[in-house]
Amino acid sequence: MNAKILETENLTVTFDGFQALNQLNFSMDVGELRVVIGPNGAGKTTFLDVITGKVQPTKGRVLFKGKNLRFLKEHQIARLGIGRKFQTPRIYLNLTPRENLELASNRNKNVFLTLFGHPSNAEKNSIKGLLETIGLRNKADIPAGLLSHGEKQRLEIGMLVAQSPDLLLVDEPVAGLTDEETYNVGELLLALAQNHSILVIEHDMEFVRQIARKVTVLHQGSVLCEGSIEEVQNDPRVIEVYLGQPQDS
Ligand SMILES: Nc1ncnc2c1ncn2[C@@H]1O[C@H](COP(=O)(O)OP(=O)(O)OP(=O)(O)O)[C@@H](O)[C@H]1O
Repeated sequence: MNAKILETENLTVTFDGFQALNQLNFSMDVGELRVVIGPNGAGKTTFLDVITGKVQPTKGRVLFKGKNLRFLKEHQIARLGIGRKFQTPRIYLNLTPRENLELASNRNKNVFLTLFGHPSNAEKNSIKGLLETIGLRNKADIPAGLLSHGEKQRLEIGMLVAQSPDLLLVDEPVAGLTDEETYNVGELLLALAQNHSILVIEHDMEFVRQIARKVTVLHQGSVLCEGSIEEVQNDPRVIEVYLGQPQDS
């Protein structure tokens, strides 16, 4: 049996009597790339919020590599090895992609040291490799503000990887991207999945088909079903909850 990177047990989150998560039981293996989908309001963002400690569970628990995250603060959970990429890029637009990655790769350093300090050779090599992986080698030294939306998304995924988390949480990485940019982000996640555990939340079904191995469908705060993309797409329960639901909002 594979070791589990993430498990939730009867995870329940209640906001003013409304159950955003309802007895959610979930688990993923070390090294897995998992995609979580679900109609609007299914609880996907709340699920990530509770894993990262932004929201505390009302009931149940989250285990990261077997450790109960209850009562830990967001920064403590991040330090344990859970990194999150939000929907909107949060990069320094005046710095170059290389500088953004250097900053992310050593969070003990401040911006001043990153700009004027001397990164070690090992650090430089890993930044170089990362720039290659995210497809920004040719744009490594221009201000990040000049990058396209898709390039900014890839840079931020690179910044997440630079922090070396054990688990990457990626929230709707292709919202607002062109088809080509979406494809490129998908290829990047597939490349990273070779040596990372990644949990992706996404609405865009074309993108889900490109990257998904195992898909979890959330509905009303619980797991509705799990399986390959073909299995979940043909599941009558999934068809029913998606009927009449816009899938791209
Ligand atoms: N802080 C909050 N207070 C009250 N209700 C909330 C809060 N956060 C989320 N909710 C409600 O919980 C439910 C689940 O929300 P959540 O954002 O997790 O769903 P989602 O699956 O991410 O939806 P979407 O796909 O629209 O982003 C929604 O009905 C939402 O209105």
